[in-house]
Amino acid sequence: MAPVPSLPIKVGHIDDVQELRKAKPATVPERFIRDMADRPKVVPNLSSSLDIPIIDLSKLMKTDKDEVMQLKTACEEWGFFQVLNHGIDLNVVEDIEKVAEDFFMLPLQEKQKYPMAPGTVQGYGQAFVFSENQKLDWCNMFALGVEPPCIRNPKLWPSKPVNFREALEIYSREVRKLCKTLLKYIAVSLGLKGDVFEEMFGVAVQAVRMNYYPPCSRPDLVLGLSPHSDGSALTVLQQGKDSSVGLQILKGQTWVPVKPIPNALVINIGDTLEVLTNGKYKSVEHRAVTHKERDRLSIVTFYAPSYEIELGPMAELVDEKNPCRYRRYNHGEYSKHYVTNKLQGKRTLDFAKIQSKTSN
Ligand SMILES: COC(=O)C(/C=C/C1=C(C)CCCC1(C)C)=C/O[C@H]1C=C(C)C(=O)O1
Ligand SMILES: O=C(O)CCC(=O)C(=O)O
Ligand SMILES: [Fe+2]
Repeated sequence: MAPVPSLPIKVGHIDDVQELRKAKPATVPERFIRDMADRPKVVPNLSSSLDIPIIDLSKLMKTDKDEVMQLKTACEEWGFFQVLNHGIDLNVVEDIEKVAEDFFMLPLQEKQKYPMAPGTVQGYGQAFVFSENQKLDWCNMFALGVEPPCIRNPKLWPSKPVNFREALEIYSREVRKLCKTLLKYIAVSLGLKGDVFEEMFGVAVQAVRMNYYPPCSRPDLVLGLSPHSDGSALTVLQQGKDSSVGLQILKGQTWVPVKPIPNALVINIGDTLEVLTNGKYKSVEHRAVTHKERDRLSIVTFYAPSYEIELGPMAELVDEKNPCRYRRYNHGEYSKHYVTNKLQGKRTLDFAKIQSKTSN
């Protein structure tokens, strides 16, 4: 079942943050100002002793045991890692970044030819806004369904820049291969057969979201992107080459910044893998913050099972010590649930959680 909005919803006026920045660079409208508890702490530099793990895919592909162990630790303890030697040609990575940047730099009128209707997730605008009093993110988004063809809305694939469609097709093909490869080694790291996810997923759903965060005069008051975990199985995130730091992940009580590494891609475990692994590998809450002078671009691919698939914790990962923590459900229903709720940290996954007496 494909996600569709059911009721017409009133979201009020949503300022386009790039236009706001152009017209009134010092202004932050009330709707973007977060409650005290949700505001980010602005740290002057990145001298953090905590860095998300780095995985070398070329070593994984030789089934290097140490690298498989590193992958296991990364998935268990972080839910995030950066992948080096990912095998995607640098030109492909550069081309998608260029077309994404060129798209966001088009006049508003041109971008608005591809509007994201309220309550939907494809097109240009702000997703996950469902009420007039909901706080807004300091971000412009452009999101498209890519695979399978039935989730595509060709009217939303832009004609400008002229090479956008071609660059996205090529990039998506490569990222799809990468996701399959990573899922193979994730399975191996769990002691499972390498093709278990590929076999289970059917024709996987793949979508792309491009996020553009212009500079903000008050990065201490706003969020670029609200805290959330991803509904996918796996997410591949490319940070723009000249982008400022912005992605942060929640480790314990601390928001840890993810330092951009040249030519690396950031990978994170989504809600679907958390469920399938019975919580052994977790989808970790993350958010984006903004910068006073610098902008930021991210290109994010969500890779998930077919909507037809029924899923729940895999039998191999459930035993007396690890009782079943999630119910079985249909992935199409979860997708619908995900896209019809605001981003709300890890709360979206309550959809599938079995509340035990001891869990909080
Ligand atoms: C703005 O969109 C998202 O953040 C998002 C949605 C992705 C999708 C599309 C853009 C087209 C239709 C399919 C899909 C819902 C995947 C996040 O994707 C996550 C959420 C779920 C569920 C998922 O599988 O990926
Ligand atoms: O821009 C970023 O780094 C975060 C993007 C993200 O988490 C998402 O699009 O789901
Ligand atoms: Fe995300």
